[in-house]
Amino acid sequence: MRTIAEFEAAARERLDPAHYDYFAGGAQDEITLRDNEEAYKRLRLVPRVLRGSDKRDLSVDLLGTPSSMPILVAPTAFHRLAHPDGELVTARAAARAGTIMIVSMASTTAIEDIAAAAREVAPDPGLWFQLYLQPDLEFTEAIVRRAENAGIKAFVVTVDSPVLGRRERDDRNAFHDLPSGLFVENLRNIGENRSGGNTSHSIHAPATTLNGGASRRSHVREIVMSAGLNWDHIAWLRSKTKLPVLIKGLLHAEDARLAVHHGVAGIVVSNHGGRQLDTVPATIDVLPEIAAAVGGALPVLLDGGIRRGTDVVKALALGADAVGVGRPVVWGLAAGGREGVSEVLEMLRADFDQALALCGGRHPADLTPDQVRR
Ligand SMILES: Cc1cc2nc3c(=O)[nH]c(=O)nc-3n(C[C@H](O)[C@H](O)[C@H](O)COP(=O)(O)O)c2cc1C
Ligand SMILES: O=C(O)C(=O)c1ccccc1
Repeated sequence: MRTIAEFEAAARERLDPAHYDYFAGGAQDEITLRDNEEAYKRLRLVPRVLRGSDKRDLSVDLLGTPSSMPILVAPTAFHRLAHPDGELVTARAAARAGTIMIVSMASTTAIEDIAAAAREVAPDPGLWFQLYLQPDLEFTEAIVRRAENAGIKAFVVTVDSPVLGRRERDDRNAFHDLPSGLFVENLRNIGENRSGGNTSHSIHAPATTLNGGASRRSHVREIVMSAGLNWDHIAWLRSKTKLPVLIKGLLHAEDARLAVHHGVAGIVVSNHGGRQLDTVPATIDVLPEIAAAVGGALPVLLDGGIRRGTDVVKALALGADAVGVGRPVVWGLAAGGREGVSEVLEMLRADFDQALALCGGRHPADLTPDQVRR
């Protein structure tokens, strides 16, 4: 296969239509979903000449985690809907590519097993862990400890989901629960100690209430979206871990300034792949103002709509230190398992390398904003 679009077509043929819709879909009219990709098509690249090199170095270091390229695996839920071995396969492919995988808290494989699979391939894999902070902070802390013990290197707190976006495809398909046998494994066995019905957002850990110890089914509804989250909760998490804490899902320059002010380690400019608030801007369109607001104070990552090497070049030129890919990885997984994910990542690497060369760059950091125009 030659393009991400071909992988998507192959994945679509293999997937249950409701599961394809879950992966592919966005919120409401899917205006932002489409715009994430369309926005790149509106931008033009202006190459520099006579300053390239036969040897290019695509590697980057992100908050102490080395990555062989500035293209990361964005956190996406439920990989076992796409392939029987789910996240184990994705983790091996990411480790083989030498890139960072941001594991979703809503993975259908336990973080310990994901880390073990990555270690089969690379001794020190770059795994980060995405968190939805739960109203019960003691419960959240237990997940944090689990992920730390598994050897993850950073936490990425998703902040664009005070409530879940309305995905009309899922409503139409009545897709609201995982099929039997699949679970949100990172919440299993922690749920037994969860204090029932606590929806306050105290930044102090509430007392644990044991609730019987019956094994809890951990499906999608067990992840609570927390509309009451604020910067104090980010400070709380920072106080609970020595690992870098990034926040994912901001689009406003003022929030980027606040992120710097509150001492987060990095930010991910994201609209959740158009799955949360519809009609927000494409991420690439807000990147310049966010990069300006941050002024190099911390690493800026971006995701949403990256399908080509030229998309990566545009994002890096406009101020991103790295990009994430969500759906393309899922399409590789569904279409071809580990080989499929590897092919997707290597296709993006080769495409980015070629576009970088054509732009006169040797290293991701060589790309500059004057090389992109509307
Ligand atoms: C099927 C699916 C599941 C996702 N699950 C999560 C998740 O569990 N946590 C999260 O922070 N973001 C999640 N996202 C958002 C991605 O991390 C990322 O922001 C988005 O997919 C990037 O856009 P792209 O798919 O166009 O590359 C999900 C996205 C998709 C498509
Ligand atoms: O589907 C998603 O985009 C997502 O982020 C999510 C949220 C809760 C449970 C599973 C996935």
